[in-house]
Amino acid sequence: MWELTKSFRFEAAHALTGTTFGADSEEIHGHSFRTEVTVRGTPDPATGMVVDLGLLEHSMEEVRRTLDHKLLNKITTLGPPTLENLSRFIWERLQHAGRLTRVSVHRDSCNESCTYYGPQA
Ligand SMILES: Nc1nc2c(c(=O)[nH]1)N=C([C@H](O)[C@H](O)COP(=O)(O)OP(=O)(O)OP(=O)(O)O)CN2
Ligand SMILES: [Zn+2]
Repeated sequence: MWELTKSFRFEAAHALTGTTFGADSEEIHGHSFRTEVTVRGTPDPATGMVVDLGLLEHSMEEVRRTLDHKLLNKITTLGPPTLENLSRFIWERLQHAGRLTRVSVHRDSCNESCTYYGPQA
């Protein structure tokens, strides 16, 4: 079994209520996010690939464009713009790209990250 991981970055704004971080979190402000997407499988003997990283990149670029330089609160299908919801949102948009193992969203400036392993069976 092999796992293949590819990353992308995006910059986005959000406002988050109900945290202990207080008033500053409730104002619209920006973060840099780094996302790691991991797919699992066995390489096709003919190609030597679990999945063509170019195809994965194409799908990741589509989801990156929906998030980069956006106000996350305006994306209604995201819900409250937390790391948890971002990782689920990205997973749902990349399901077709391969056998996903996990999607991790990192907010390095805050030393925070969240990993989604898909819906529970
Ligand atoms: N379970 C979660 N809890 C919290 C989340 C989350 O996504 N899931 N997010 C937050 C805050 O948004 C996060 O901690 C960042 O805080 P914020 O005030 O937005 O950022 P800083 O000013 O501290 O960060 P800089 O990027 O360094 O300016 C809280 N809880
Ligand atoms: Zn924030």
